[in-house]
Amino acid sequence: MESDKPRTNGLRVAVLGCGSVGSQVVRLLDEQAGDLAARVGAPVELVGVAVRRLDAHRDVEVPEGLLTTDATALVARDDVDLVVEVIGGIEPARSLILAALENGKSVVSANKALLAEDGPTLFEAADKAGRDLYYEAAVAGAIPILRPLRESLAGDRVTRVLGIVNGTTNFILDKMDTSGAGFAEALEEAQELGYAEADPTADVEGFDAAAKAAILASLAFHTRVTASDVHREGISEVTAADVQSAREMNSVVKLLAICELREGEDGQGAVAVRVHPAMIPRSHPLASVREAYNAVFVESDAAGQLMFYGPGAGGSPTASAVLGDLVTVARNRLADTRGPGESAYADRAVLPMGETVTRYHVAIDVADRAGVLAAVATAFAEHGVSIQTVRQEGRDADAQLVVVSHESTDAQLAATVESLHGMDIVREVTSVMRVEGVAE
Ligand SMILES: NC(=O)c1ccc[n+]([C@@H]2O[C@H](COP(=O)([O-])OP(=O)(O)OC[C@H]3O[C@@H](n4cnc5c(N)ncnc54)[C@H](O)[C@@H]3O)[C@@H](O)[C@H]2O)c1
Ligand SMILES: N[C@@H](CCO)C(=O)O
Ligand code: NA
Repeated sequence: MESDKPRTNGLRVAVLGCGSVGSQVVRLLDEQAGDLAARVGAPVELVGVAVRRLDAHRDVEVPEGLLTTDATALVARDDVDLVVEVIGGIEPARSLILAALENGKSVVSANKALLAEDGPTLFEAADKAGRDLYYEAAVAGAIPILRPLRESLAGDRVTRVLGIVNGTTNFILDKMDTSGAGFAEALEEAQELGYAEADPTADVEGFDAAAKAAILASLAFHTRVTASDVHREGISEVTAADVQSAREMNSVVKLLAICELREGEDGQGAVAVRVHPAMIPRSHPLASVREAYNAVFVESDAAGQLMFYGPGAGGSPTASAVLGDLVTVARNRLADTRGPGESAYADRAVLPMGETVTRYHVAIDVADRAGVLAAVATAFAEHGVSIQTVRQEGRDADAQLVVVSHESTDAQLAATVESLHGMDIVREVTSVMRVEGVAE
C-alpha cells in the first residue's frame, strides 16, 4: 500500500476501528481502489484509521502515518469526507458518529447494538446535517436486506419479516439437530471452531438477534422500534428433547427474529417484534439454512414471498456490505445529494408479547389412563386455546401427549402451560416451543 499518494479531489475516508471488519474494509479499499474509483466516479482514498493501540498486531498492513489513537480528532478533520464506524458498542461509537455528522461527514456503520438502542438520535443528527447514515452491515452481514427493505420494497407493503439473523446460534442449533448433542456440547464445539465468543451471552441469549430484529422492523413497518421493544428469548434453555420433539414433527428448531404487522381497527395496525427459538417445518425455506449462515424471509402484499440468504458474519463478508454502502454515500456526496433518511411516518404501536399471536407445541408426560386426553384438552379450552393436532406417544409410564395449538395470544398459551404444570395427571411438561411457518 502507498501512503504518500498525492492529494486528489476524490472522496477521503476515515475508518474507526481496525478489528475483524475494519481490517477487511482497509484491505478492500486498497485492493479495489481502481474499481471503486470507476464506480464512484472519483478516487476513494483512505486518509486515516483510528485504533485503540498503535502497536497492536492486526490482520492488515496500514500505511505508515494513517494510524491514530485519536478517533475524536480524526472525525473532525477537514480532509475527511466519509467515516466508517466499525468499533462497535454504544460509546464511544455514538459520540464519534454524532461528531462526524455534525462535522459534515457521511457515515457508514456496522453497529447493530447502537442503531437498535439509539437509532433515532443518529437519524435525527444525519437529517440535521443533511448527510447519509448507512448501515447495511448491521443486519445479516453481507446479505443485502436493509437496502431491499428501504429501497426495493419501498412501493410495497411488507407484512412479515422472519429471519435467522445470528450465525452462532444457528450453528449450535444445527449441530444439536444433526448430532443429537445437548446445548452445552454444541456451544463448546462452536467456541472451538471460532463461531462463538468466549463470552457467548450476546449471541446465545438473543441480544444480537433482538437488535437486528428492531432494525428490520423499523425499516419494514416505517415505525421506530428499539431493542427494548423486542421480546427476547435465547437458546440456552433449548434441550436435546426439544430438538428431538421437533424431529418427530418433521420440524427443526431455529432462533427466529419475527417482525409482524397486525391489522387493527384503526386501519393503521400494530407491530409485533420478537426473538425466540421456534419449530419450523423442514419444508420451510428457512429450515435449510445450515451452520452459521443467515437468511431473511420477507412477505409483502404485492411481491409475495422473498428470501435473502448468505453469510451473516465474518470480517470479509461484512466488509463487502460496508463497501457497498461506502460506494453509495460517496456517489451521493459527489452528486451533492443524500439517500432516503429514516422513515418512521407510520408510527405504529408495538404490541406487548402477551398480545402477540403465536402457536405452541407442547409435549407432556402423562399418566396413561382414561380421561387424561380430555383433561389436557380441557386445560387448553379453558384458556380459549384451540388445538390443531394431538398425538400420543408411548404407553403406561412412558405415555406422552404432543399437542400443537392453533393461533392464540401468547398470554393465553403461556397460561395454558402454567395450568398443565399444576395438574395431577401431568408428570412433566417436557417441551414447550412456539411453532412458526405453518399455515393455519
Ligand atoms: N465481525 C462480524 O462478523 C460482524 C458482522 C456484522 C456486524 N459487525 C459489527 O461490526 C462492528 C465491528 O465488529 P468487529 O467484529 O470488527 O469487532 P472487533 O472487536 O474485531 O473490532 C473492533 C475494533 O475497534 C477497536 N476500538 C475499540 N475502541 C476504539 C476506539 N476508541 N478507537 C479506535 N478503535 C477502537 C478495537 O481495538 C478493535 O480492534 C461491530 O459493531 C459489530 O457488531 C461485525
Ligand atoms: N455474532 C454475530 C455476528 C454477526 O452479527 C453472529 O453470530 O451472527
Ligand atoms: Na446486511
